[in-house]
Amino acid sequence: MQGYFITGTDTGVGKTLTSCVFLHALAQQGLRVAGYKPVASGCEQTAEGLRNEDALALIAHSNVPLDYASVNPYALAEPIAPHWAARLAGKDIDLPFSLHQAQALGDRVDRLIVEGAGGFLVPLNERESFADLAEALQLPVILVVGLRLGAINHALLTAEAVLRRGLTLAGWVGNAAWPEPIPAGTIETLETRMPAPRLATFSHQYDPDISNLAEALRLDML
Ligand SMILES: Nc1ncnc2c1ncn2[C@@H]1O[C@H](COP(=O)(O)OP(=O)(O)OP(=O)(O)O)[C@@H](O)[C@H]1O
Ligand SMILES: C[C@H](N)[C@H](N)CCCCCC(=O)O
Ligand SMILES: [Mg+2]
Repeated sequence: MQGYFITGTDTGVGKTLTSCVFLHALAQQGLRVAGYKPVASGCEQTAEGLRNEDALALIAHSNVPLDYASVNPYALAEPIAPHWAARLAGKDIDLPFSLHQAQALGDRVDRLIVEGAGGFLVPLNERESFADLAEALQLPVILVVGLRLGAINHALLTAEAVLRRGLTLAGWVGNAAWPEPIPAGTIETLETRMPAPRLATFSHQYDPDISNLAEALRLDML
């Protein structure tokens, strides 16, 4: 299986946006691509069952036919930490099952884009976290850095956690998820201290255009 595990410095920093940009950019290279959201907390009840907007966005930017459950096997109603949302739903998130589903999807495509939930150490269940899933997947990690004050510390902590597990930090993406100006020195400092290349910087946009953003993504640096 080839692909990337997309993590972030926090929830709401632009992991889904960046995952869609990766899917688009890789598809433009003629590759078969699929997104995978193993666990989604915060779902709408629909006639077809619980649906999460991240998983639906990943499906929309994939270029192979995908059924919802294969992209998002754990769809949890509550918009809270996934292990707690699972507990409230009377479910237990099983890492080997999540891994097996990833492999099944990964076998169908050239690149699988796996989006975590929240940051790298967010728990999956009472024992394990998304970091354990990333480790089991053995995919290179991309870190999405939400460009606000505090990002330097969050980014460096996450990079350290990724490397400590023996995983490859393939690159990072700076994303201005909020309308406030990017604090002076944030990008420059991360440029010198992050142990991986910056693949893109996305400015804050009224209505982000995935294909425009994909043009700015330096896949050649991976
Ligand atoms: N560069 C940007 N310009 C404008 N809006 C943005 C930008 N990046 C992200 N957003 C918006 O910010 C919100 C959070 O982004 P996104 O959903 O990608 O975060 P996330 O890291 O995937 O969050 P989660 O942890 O919930 O999965 C979304 O509404 C998204 O459209
Ligand atoms: C609901 C939200 N949008 C995400 N899907 C889950 C974020 C979990 C964060 C947990 C934490 O670090 O406190
Ligand atoms: Mg998301």
